Amino acid sequence: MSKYKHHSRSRIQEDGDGTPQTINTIHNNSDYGEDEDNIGPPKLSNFGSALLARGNDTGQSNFLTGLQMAETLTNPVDPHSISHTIYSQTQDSPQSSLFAMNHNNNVNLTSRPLSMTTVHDGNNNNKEEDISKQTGNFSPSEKLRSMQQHMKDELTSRYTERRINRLLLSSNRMSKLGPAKRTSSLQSVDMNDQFANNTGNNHSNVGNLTTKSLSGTISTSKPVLSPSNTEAVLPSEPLNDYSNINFGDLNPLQYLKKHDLPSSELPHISKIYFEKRKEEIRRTALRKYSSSKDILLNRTRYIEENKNNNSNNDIRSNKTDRRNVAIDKRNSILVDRPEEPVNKIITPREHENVGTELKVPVDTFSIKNKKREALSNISLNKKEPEYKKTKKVEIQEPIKTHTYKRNNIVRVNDIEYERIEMLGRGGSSKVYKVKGPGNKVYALKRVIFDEFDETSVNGFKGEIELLQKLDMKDRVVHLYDYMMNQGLLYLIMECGDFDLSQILNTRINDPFDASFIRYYTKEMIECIKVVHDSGIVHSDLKPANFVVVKGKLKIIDFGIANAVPDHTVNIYRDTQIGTPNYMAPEALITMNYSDIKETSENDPNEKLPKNTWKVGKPSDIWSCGCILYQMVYGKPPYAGFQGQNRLLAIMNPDVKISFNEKTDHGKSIVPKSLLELMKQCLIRDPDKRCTVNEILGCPFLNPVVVTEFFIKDLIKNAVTFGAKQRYVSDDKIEELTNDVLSRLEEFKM
Ligand SMILES: Nc1ncnc2c1ncn2[C@@H]1O[C@H](COP(=O)(O)OP(=O)(O)OP(=O)(O)O)[C@@H](O)[C@H]1O
Repeated sequence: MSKYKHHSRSRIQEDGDGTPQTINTIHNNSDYGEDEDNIGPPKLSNFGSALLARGNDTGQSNFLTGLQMAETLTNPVDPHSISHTIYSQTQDSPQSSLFAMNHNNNVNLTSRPLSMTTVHDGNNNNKEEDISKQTGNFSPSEKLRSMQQHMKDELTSRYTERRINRLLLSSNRMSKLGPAKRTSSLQSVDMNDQFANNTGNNHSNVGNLTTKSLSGTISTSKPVLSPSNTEAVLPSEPLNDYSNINFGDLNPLQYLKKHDLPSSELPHISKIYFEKRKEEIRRTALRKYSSSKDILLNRTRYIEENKNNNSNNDIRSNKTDRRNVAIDKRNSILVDRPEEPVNKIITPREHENVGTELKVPVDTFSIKNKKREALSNISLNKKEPEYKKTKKVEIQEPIKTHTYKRNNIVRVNDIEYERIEMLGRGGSSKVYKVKGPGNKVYALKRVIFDEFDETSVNGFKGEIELLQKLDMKDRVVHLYDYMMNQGLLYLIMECGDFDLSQILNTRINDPFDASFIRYYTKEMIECIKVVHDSGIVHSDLKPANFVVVKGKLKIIDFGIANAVPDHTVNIYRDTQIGTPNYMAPEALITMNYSDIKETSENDPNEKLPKNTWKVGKPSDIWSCGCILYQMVYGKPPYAGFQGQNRLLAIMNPDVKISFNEKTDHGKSIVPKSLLELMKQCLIRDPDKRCTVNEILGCPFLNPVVVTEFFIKDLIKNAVTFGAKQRYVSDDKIEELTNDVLSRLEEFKM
């Protein structure tokens, strides 16, 4: 307390009707609030002010004796009582500002009667009261006043009692403790023990505190004030037996307030409260411990069994042993193991680390099963209380993901393929990206056909045969499996990333790029070469029938492809099929019987059907020329014609294809070598068209790269040559050109 240096001053003034009022004026360094929850001592009352003032002045104990407290606060508005009490107790402390004020104010303190219930110490004689008691002569007004005073005293004594106890408790508090620690502060004071310890030692400092209990009886108890640590201990005798108290959600203070108990009971109640809490915590911990102990026991037993079973495996069993004796101080749990003489410490995670051998112990299963049973026994149809009805959760049948998944599954020859996405669709087919065994990705082509239509059945069979024939070729999409069943054909193929038509579409607005055209033309011709070299005419080449597989262009769809008989160039069709934009004129123009004589295999007497179309390898070159044309100009040669007109234009030799030297609206110049290649591919006469080998060797696909140095050298040589020889024949120029080209070859540029 000495650290709270207060200079307090109490003045007792009279109000209008002559009743003296106590005014507190506190001057201290820190401003303490009235709220109990504030840190530090509570705001001082007149009693506190006096107390502190005295303590400071005398340098002795900061506390008044119990009697002083009681009498000061018993009737704070009764100057008579105060004056008597204070005066009598402060005879040897004249410096006290409070007492000085009392004296100086010179109030007529004897003008008012004393309370009948006012308690005095033995030295305090109230003559007037004694006389009245002795004579028993009370006037009616005196009786009334006495009754009033009695009631007032009754109330005041309750108030006083609380104030005293609160003050004592708060003085016991460490000033640094905040509200959250208040309970523990109280808890830490074991009132009975403190009292027992202090009564003997501190008698010299103990005064008699007389307080009035709620029941109205006067009880005298002994607060213990310790001079050394200024701890105050409250009376140890509880008013009631609180051992069976039920706190519910209340804390001791709330309980006290709710039941309107005196604050002197707080320590007793607190003690019971904390004892009960301790017991509760202990029980909860025990419950937790015993359940985890059960589980651990089960696990331990299992480990032991497991260890015995695997005794042949030395390394593992040793490992288990080592782990069992390992002690992890932080995570270990003491386990009683019935089969072992001593308690053993086993880490909680220990059993989980035994490895794949660990099976779940039977007991654990039974625990889980019991839980499941218990859950299943909960009736969902149980009648619910009214308030819950509105919130009723409807239990819905789960969506059958199984069925949904089955829709995505296709079985081809007992192998399941899961559909991922659609890659494209053709005239009669759909092609999907699917996931097969080992999560490998395939293209699944699903064709619906009329199983009674012999032509189509044969057509599909032909496609399968051709794909099988070309199976090992690097430029043809690989056929893994197929299944033909009840009008459905499934082909499981190598999956491409995208087809050439998609690539061209994405580049439709891009500027002319000779390198791009060169690269894809070469890729395309490589594919066609493979097919042609195998004696097959594809006869339906178009950008959509080339797919990029891992960066390489590959050819697909041999639906109308035909194997060309050996030693022949063309095949003859009785149907006009293909994609008009890319169809060669000969595939559209009906052949005459005489035209067919060219083939050595054909019997000249053979009767051919009326409409026959000749399709051969050059037809594929024409298609290839159309794709090349589309890459340069953005669309195939006859795309400007619509419908039937397109076919007529293709067939009509008078409808010439235009090869503009400039493209992109005149911005880019088409290399001559490229122009030349297109022209060679789109010659009407199939016999005059270039072959795949010629295309592969053409200047456009094999450009010559020269350096500046090479050109300078060339010019210099030409000038020198011209100076010597004015006339140069064509043969000489040819010779010189070949010489230059051969040198370029040497340079290998
Ligand atoms: N193996 C594959 N990898 C990636 N995509 C493919 C594959 N096979 C086909 N496709 C895609 O599916 C589309 C249609 O395939 P395909 O040309 O084989 O069907 P179609 O019925 O023969 O068509 P059409 O007869 O009209 O030419 C192709 O253009 C291509 O985009």
